[in-house]
Order: sequence, then structure tokens, then C-alpha cells
Amino acid sequence: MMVEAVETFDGWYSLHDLRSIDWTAWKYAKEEERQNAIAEFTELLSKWEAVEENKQGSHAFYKVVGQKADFIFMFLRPTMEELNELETELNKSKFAEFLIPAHSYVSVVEISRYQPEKPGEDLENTPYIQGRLYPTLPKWDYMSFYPMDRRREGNDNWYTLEKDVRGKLLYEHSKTGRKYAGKIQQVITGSIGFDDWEWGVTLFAHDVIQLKKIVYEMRFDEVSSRYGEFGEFFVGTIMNKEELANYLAV
Ligand code: VOV
Repeated sequence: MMVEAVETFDGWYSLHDLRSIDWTAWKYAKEEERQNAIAEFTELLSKWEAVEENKQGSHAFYKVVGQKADFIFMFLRPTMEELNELETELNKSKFAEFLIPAHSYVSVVEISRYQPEKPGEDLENTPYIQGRLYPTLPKWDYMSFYPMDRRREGNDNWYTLEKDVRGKLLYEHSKTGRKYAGKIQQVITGSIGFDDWEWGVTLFAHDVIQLKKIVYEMRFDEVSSRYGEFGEFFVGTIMNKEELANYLAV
């Protein structure tokens, strides 16, 4: 049996970078050293903001709740090289001397194309698809990130399903998703060949409870109940540049 893959539109490359703060080292550092670290890091944030304003990428910066990490950054850039440069620049900064790597995830913004293109249509270049492939990440109050796979076990094997069946299941999924319009913004990134799971799911919300509601409701969609496998979840609250010094005050 030959099963057809699906064509994907691929946008900006993505790095989720999670760090914990070495509070002991931070407390023992001299006040001047701490101030220098904050000033230099604030400059980095401003640099990333300029990239975002010029539509050359985007980023999200949240405080992680719980012990898995203290910060989560999500960076979007046109190339893998730029992601690598960006993380190296961060690693070389004074502030990074007080940061402990907690987790990272490499992927690329992805839209799968299950609907056949109408004759003469150039879907990839429509403003809607371009906006989703090269998004400015929302600065909403809450963010959740987790990786996932599609199951391949016995009778529950996503990769032996015909393309039209998969398309139908994802269409059902999108109907659940659309109920959350204005409440949840999702960015799906593909990581097959890049990282340990097949997709990264990044969700933004104004109201944190909506993160739980959408993930719970989707658990009952066949595409998740039968074909979804989930990794570790990270949830956070937005970090503003203005609040950084206060957050780091010891
Ligand atoms: C916020 C709501 C929302 C909406 C509207 C939405 C819609 C859609 C559409 C229309 C499509 C298909 C085309 C495309 O864009 O690729 C998808 C695709 C996908 N989704 Fe989705 N999704 C949402 C939200 C949403 C969530 C919360 C999750 C996590 C699932 C869960 O159980 O925790 C998810 C996962 C995915 C994945 C992994 C894919 C790629 C699957 C593949 O095999 O290719 N997604 N999704």
C-alpha cells in the first residue's frame, strides 16, 4: 500500500529555548555586575524587537511556572543559521553566566496542505498563509508549549492512513480549534528531522484557563484521542522588558 505524504508550507525556523536562573550565583554577584548583566540583556531584547519590527523574525519571552525552567524564549528567524547566531550571542552575554540551560526545541513553522488547490490558485502566497508562516508572535498574557507525535501503533497508525482520511480528521480538529478564535492563538511547528518529537505546539491565551480547555476538548477529537502522543508541557506568563529589573532584584 502506498500512502501519500502531505505537502507542507514551511515558514520561519523556530527555537524554543528554556533557561533556569542560577539564583545563588546571581545573589552572590556584585550589584554592579548584576546591573551590567541586566543592561546588556535589555539591549539584546531591544535588538530582537527591532528584528520583529522589520518583519525579519519574531520572539516570545515568558516566565515559566514550576520547576522545569524559569524562562522560555521562542525565537523565529528566516534561517537555522540565524537561530544559531542568536543563541550563541545570548550564550556569550553576561546574563547567560547566570542562566542554566533547561531545555530546547528546534522546528519550523508548518502548515500542511490537505485541501486541494483550486485551479490557478497560489495558496502559499496568499496574505493569510504568509501571515501564518511568518507570524509576529502575540504578546498575550499566557503561553503553553509542548511537543507531540502522531501515533503509529497497531490499528492506530497515522502514517498508514490515506491522505484524505487524515485530511478529514484534521478538518474535524480545525472545527474544535475555531471555537477558540480570539481566545487561543496556535503556532504549529514541524520538527521531523530536527528534534525528538514530530511537532511543537505553541499556544497563546489571554485567559490561562483557556489553555486547559482547548487541550482538554481536543483530547476527544479522533486526531488527538487516537493519533496524538504528547511530551512535556511548559506553561508561562508574559515577561515584559520593563519588569525585568524588578523580577531580578535580590
Ligand atoms: C487554536 C485553534 C486551532 C485551530 C484553528 C487549528 C487548526 C488546524 C488546521 C486547519 C490544521 C491543518 C492545516 C495546518 O495548518 O497544518 C491543523 C494542523 C495541526 N494542528 Fe491544529 N489547530 C488549533 C489548535 C491546535 C492544538 C491545540 C493542537 C495540539 C493538539 C492537542 O490535542 O493538544 C494542534 C495540533 C495540530 C497539529 C500537530 C497539526 C499538524 C498535523 C498534521 O498531521 O499535519 N492544533 N490545525
